[in-house]
Amino acid sequence: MTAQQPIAVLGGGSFGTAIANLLAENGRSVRLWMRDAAQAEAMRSGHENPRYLKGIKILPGIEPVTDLDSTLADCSLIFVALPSVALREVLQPVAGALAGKMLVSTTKGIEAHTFKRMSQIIEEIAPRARIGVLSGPNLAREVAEHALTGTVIASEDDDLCHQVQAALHGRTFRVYASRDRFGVELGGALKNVYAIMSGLASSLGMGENTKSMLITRALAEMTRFAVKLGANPMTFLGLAGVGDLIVTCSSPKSRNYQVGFALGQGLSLEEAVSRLGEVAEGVNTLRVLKAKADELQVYMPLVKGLHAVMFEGRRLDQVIEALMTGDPKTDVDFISTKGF
Ligand SMILES: NC(=O)c1ccc[n+]([C@@H]2O[C@H](COP(=O)([O-])OP(=O)(O)OC[C@H]3O[C@@H](n4cnc5c(N)ncnc54)[C@H](O)[C@@H]3O)[C@@H](O)[C@H]2O)c1
Ligand SMILES: O=P(O)(O)OC[C@H](O)CO
Repeated sequence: MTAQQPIAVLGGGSFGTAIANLLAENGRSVRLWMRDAAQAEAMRSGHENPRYLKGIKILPGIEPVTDLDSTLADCSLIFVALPSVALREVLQPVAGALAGKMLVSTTKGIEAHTFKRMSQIIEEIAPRARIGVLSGPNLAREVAEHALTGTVIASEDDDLCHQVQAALHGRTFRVYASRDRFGVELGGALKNVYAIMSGLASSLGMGENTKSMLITRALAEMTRFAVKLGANPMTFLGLAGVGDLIVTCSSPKSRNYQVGFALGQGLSLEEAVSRLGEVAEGVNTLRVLKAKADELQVYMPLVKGLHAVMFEGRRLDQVIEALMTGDPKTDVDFISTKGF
């Protein structure tokens, strides 16, 4: 990759726009690809993404585009910021153009029915691509407003990690490298489920003790699940694990948290999602995670309880009662303590 080569960002939503701005701030020219020509034109003329990131100025180095073929032909570093339901549909038809490219997924979801992670899908579509995952506590609006932020680029490909660090590192955005793509990607997807739960707890006026218990037991539960799949539990102690869990479970800016909050106010799931008007990956992740946990027989009482409330018509007070009166358990049971 030469210094002059543009970088592609696929997806004109809030995170794609925030990443594009970071790249442009670092002097890179950016092709921000979106499917909607009217949106691209609105962004070109108004220098803003009014639907997804209102009030944030889009820098001149960013060109909103709709021609995917030429975007891929011109760029070798490509950030994928599409919702999980759209990733396969967008990339499959251009599979031939992805060989040898560096594809970095920022998508925090899991495919329905297959339980595939997004970078696995990319690998399947483009076996000769170089693949990475960017994940961490990265609320798009805060990134765009220059809140001091850390993230993780995870890949077995060290050169890819270095190139992403060089492209994104800035005065307000620090990029840490990891070789654990699996754990980093799993952490980013799983935490969305617990953010829905935290939003729900918050809307019901639950106390700070309760919120802290929820987040900590969520970490235990998601780590237990990941370990069962063969992940390294240490990754869950990093930015892409506990870091992202904390921000998404604590912030009303999180869309997953907002869905939970709306449910607690009495909205139906359909009403909550439609009022949001943006992606809340945790809704689908909850469905596939519950099915996978049942299949693997992993103990996940929070997932089971939230699934019962959201999809099985159970009353929240009954679920809370069952959670609180369940058999006593051990605190940190998900990391081997052999040798301590
Ligand atoms: N927003 C954040 O704070 C944030 C931070 C980190 C990661 N992410 C992840 O990034 C992914 C994208 O989220 P977002 O926040 O940018 O979503 P968003 O709801 O803000 O925007 C989604 C974008 O995808 C586009 N889109 C939807 N279906 C499409 C299709 N079939 N083809 C092409 N484009 C399509 C929409 O038009 C829109 O531009 C999600 O997986 C999310 O979890 C989001
Ligand atoms: O707004 P959410 O809930 O999709 O969360 C955004 C990011 O994943 C936070 O790191």
